[in-house]
Amino acid sequence: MKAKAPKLTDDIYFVGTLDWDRREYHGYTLNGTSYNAFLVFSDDNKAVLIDNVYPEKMYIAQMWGRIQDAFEDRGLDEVKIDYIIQNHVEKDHSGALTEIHQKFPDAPIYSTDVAKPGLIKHYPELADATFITVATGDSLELEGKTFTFMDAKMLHWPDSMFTFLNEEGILFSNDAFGQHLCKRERYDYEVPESELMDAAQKFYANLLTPLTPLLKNKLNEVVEIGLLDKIKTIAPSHGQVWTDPMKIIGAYLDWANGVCKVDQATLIYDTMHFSTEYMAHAIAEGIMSKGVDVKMHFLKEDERSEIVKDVLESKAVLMGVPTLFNKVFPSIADVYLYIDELQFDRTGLKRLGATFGSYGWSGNGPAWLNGKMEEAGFDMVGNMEVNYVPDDDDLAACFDFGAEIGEKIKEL
Ligand SMILES: Cc1cc2nc3c(=O)[nH]c(=O)nc-3n(C[C@H](O)[C@H](O)[C@H](O)COP(=O)(O)O)c2cc1C
Repeated sequence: MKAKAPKLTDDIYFVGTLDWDRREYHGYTLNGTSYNAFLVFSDDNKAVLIDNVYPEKMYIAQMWGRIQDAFEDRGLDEVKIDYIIQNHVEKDHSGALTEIHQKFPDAPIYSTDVAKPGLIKHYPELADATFITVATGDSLELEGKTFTFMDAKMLHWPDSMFTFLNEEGILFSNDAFGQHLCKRERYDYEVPESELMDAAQKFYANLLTPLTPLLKNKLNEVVEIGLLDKIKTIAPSHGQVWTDPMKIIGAYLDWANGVCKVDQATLIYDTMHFSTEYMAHAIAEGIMSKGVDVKMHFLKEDERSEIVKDVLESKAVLMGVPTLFNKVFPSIADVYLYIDELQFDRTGLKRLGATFGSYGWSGNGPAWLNGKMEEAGFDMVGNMEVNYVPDDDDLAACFDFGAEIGEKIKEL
């Protein structure tokens, strides 16, 4: 497939794949994404391929088209990859490895020692490949291009690493600092800022929240070894390339330290006969009466990866659900479990929590959920249950319940 390879610098080309059609990726809703791969040429035209793409024929064909275009642009007749850097095992960044290895069997694969068995497990054809396993501080030195590796264990898999291209000041960070965006443009400044940061926030919330302490340690290490001052560009493996590294590093520090830029609550609710939904709207009015923003998520329409993006920037999370068989309407359980797994309290902010819902005779659904939220690390400040359909007095109480929580959010 013919495809152009956009140039990042004189010697660096984008050779990844634009996946226009992806709407879901292991649980996250998307509107397309990109699998970013980069081809770097040394001064004597040795070619280094950093990461690759999802293992589908059409994705690999798009990448291959860009690789051919890069060689042509450079005036080189023979397409030959001399070195492969594999920053991460996961299939969206390694799926073309077998094909590349078969075309260029002499090209060694640079990866962490943890990545090597993982890659061979995914692609048994690589068993005969030459792996060079590297750790923090190791380098690949070519004419005018020095690649220094940095272990990035659990950011976001045990095998992950970063590659720093010294001469150009580019950090190839793989998934870290990524965004699921699919654009013709390659840079941060070419996309509306709100769209870019929204995508980065969603990526952090879903992939990095529970890894926050490790991320903080890694950022400290980057400062301590003097790397921060040298980074001019961050090229992640999804989405736009950051030409303003401090914009995304600053945002990561905020998310990692529980900084919420506005007073905001996220309300998550479902209903069978609309009573809990009615309560949610009244509670939202109470919260807003205190000048606090609300993000509303109705589970018949919204899904978890979008919801947790808002939780990341919220000081309080309220969950509303009707009682069903003494427990809860089950859609909330999916979201509750996901929020529990993400361990938002690791961001250094113990968020306020509250529950509410309608019941018929025994009640207990919201109270049950309240206990679960407490176990998940929320500072529970209330539970409100209304019998069957809320009347005017119930709705007034819901408003007051919301207003009280709004006050508490402002005090945080
Ligand atoms: C299948 C089913 C099981 C229910 N189980 C309980 C229950 O165990 N305890 C209770 O108090 N109400 C129970 N209810 C009643 C609902 O909680 C009640 O109708 C409530 O008002 C529904 O709120 P909603 O309008 O937000 O869906 C049950 C309702 C249904 C349909």
